[in-house]
Amino acid sequence: MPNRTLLIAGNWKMNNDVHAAAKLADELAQALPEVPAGVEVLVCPPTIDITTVHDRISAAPIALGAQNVYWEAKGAYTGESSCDMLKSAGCTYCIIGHSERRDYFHETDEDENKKAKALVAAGIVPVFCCGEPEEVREAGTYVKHVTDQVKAGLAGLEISDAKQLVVAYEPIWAIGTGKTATADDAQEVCGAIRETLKELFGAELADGIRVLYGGSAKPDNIAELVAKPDVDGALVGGASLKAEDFSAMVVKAGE
Ligand SMILES: O=C[C@H](O)COP(=O)(O)O
Repeated sequence: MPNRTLLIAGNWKMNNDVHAAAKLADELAQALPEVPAGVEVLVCPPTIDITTVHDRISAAPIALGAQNVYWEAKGAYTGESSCDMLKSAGCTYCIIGHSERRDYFHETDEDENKKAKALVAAGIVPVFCCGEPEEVREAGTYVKHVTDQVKAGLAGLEISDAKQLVVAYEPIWAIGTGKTATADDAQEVCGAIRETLKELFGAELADGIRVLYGGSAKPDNIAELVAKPDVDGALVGGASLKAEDFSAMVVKAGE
């Protein structure tokens, strides 16, 4: 099996004002003065907290990411942040295509495709999210639904190194619900995503691209998830807001 570094990524979503963000970042830096070999750690705070968190974690082995980006370089786009702005604030990753962006802000596959291309061009790693709603899971067409999202969102993306891209499979019915997909469910779809990545980028690159699972991942289930051959870590929502839980996940992933 290719030697992929696991990625445990925290998505703080719209939680934590600058004071709470500073406190959580300090707690994480204290809890994770080092991380286990073979594991990488990432936190993605709200945009307004990025600079604060950057300053607090800069001495710790914790990477910084954003939760959103706009693909244009600059100009009259009220409320948006460009790739260069994120980069100048210390971000090396950016989540795109999260189901909450797609559902609440009507983002399309085309939008995610533009974001992915702009991020890679700027040297920021997109964490491209995909996943099916409950009715698609029940209809049994979830693998096609997810792989179609991957094909549309990453079409024409040019990467020369597997480290330039991360994909996160997040079944929508498992997000914030406590209903975790089983490790076998996660492997089934993450494996299918890897096959799609092979079609898009070739086998060698696809073998090195990290494919994460997200959806009620927590200290109790992380070991089982990352034991699966195509699950290379987790995109963690709720459990990333408690330093104790998040750091426990990092440790357990490395065991
Ligand atoms: O981006 C993270 C996911 O949406 C998972 O959230 P959750 O761990 O709270 O279920």
